[in-house]
Amino acid sequence: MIEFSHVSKVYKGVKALDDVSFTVGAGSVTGFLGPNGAGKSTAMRILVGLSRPTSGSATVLGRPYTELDCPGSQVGTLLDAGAQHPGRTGREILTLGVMMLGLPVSRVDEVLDLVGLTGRESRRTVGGYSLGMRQRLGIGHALLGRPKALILDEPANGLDPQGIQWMRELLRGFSGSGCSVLLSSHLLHEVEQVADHVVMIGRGRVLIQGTVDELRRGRSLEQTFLELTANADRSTA
Ligand SMILES: Nc1ncnc2c1ncn2[C@@H]1O[C@H](COP(=O)(O)OP(=O)(O)OP(=O)(O)O)[C@@H](O)[C@H]1O
Repeated sequence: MIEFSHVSKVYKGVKALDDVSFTVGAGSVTGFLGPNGAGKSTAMRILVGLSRPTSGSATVLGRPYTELDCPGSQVGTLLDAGAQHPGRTGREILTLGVMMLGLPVSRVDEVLDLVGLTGRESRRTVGGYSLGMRQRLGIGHALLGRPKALILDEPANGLDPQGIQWMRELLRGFSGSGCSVLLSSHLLHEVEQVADHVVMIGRGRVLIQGTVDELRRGRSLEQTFLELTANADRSTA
């Protein structure tokens, strides 16, 4: 379970989040949608303790992230696939991850297999990886500890159609075993395929939330999104 309760965040006069509340239940994949600058990354950073809310609280698995026992193995995060060290190989990055989490080194090969990186690719330095390969590595890193919650910022960026299909099945399997997944994306069609719930934000405020079917209102999620975000822009202009 992931929960945002009345979270606001102000950066030097810029209100990045304004009274945001929503929950991601166990077994749910929740798509977190909003135009550029809506506040998605800010919310995810607050959730994993990288930024403090100005007011309100965010919890994962019932507690603030930083108060969990070994949060890295209970919660998998991918906030910026480009943040991996370009001079390390994929295998080295995963090996450091298992050492930090106190897991057996055999977990590295299991995860490489899970995310579809070959042994040869795993021995190449990340600086030479495509964006899709970095995303796969980042998702693998998030999965090392067999977490009960996953927080993924734009994980489908750079994935080819096969990669997107793979990720969809991975997340469905993950949520099917009772885990909570919060997933931000600009790919509305993709979110429609994988998420059961959607939270849309604009200018830091929750515009609408509900099941994918509720939000479609007989149309595509994209139409609902464009209409709501245009209205949010008008009301704050
Ligand atoms: N460290 C910061 N200092 C000042 N303002 C910030 C900071 N981080 C984010 N903001 C502002 O907060 C607002 C929300 O930004 P955020 O990055 O959370 O949006 P986003 O929905 O993730 O956008 P995108 O889809 O473009 O990644 C923006 O107005 C942004 O300029």
